[in-house]
Amino acid sequence: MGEPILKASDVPTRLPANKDQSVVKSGLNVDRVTWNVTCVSMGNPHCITFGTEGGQNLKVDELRLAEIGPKFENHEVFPAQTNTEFVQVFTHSHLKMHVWERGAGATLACGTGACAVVVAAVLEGRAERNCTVDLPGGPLQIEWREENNHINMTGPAEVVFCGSVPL
Ligand SMILES: N[C@H](CCC[C@H](N)C(=O)O)C(=O)O
Repeated sequence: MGEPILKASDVPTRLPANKDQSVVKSGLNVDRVTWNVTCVSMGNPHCITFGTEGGQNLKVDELRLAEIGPKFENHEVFPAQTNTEFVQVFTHSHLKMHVWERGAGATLACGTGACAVVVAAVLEGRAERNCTVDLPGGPLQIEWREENNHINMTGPAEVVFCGSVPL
């Protein structure tokens, strides 16, 4: 999946960056609630959150994704809008995510999102570089390799829909 891009202006996000120009565990205000977010581009922008400031570990099944997703997607700090991943941590190598995709909404899976989630989890000290990430469509194995900074994604591909479009 290539290398993650962490420089705030390249993600792109207007959130204040750390000294190394990355946005890791920054506060993002959504409806007067502060969420801790990490921003990662995989060629497309991702905002990853493990929960609100001072809040409990997220329970992603309990989130009202359709209500909150668009508020992240269209937040003023994301000039190109953003994909958003809400993440629950089971162990240092087992995560669960729900995704709200830019321009699409809730989807069953998002490969770049799963990769961005593991990068964010490592940067926040929540997980190891090799994780199983559960998505609504099934699990993916993601490894962010230390030796070359590249991310490997392993998992099945499933047909979920067939259709035709008259042109
Ligand atoms: N579904 C794709 C990513 C699409 C992200 C798209 N919503 C964007 O904003 O670029 C994936 O599995 O990697």
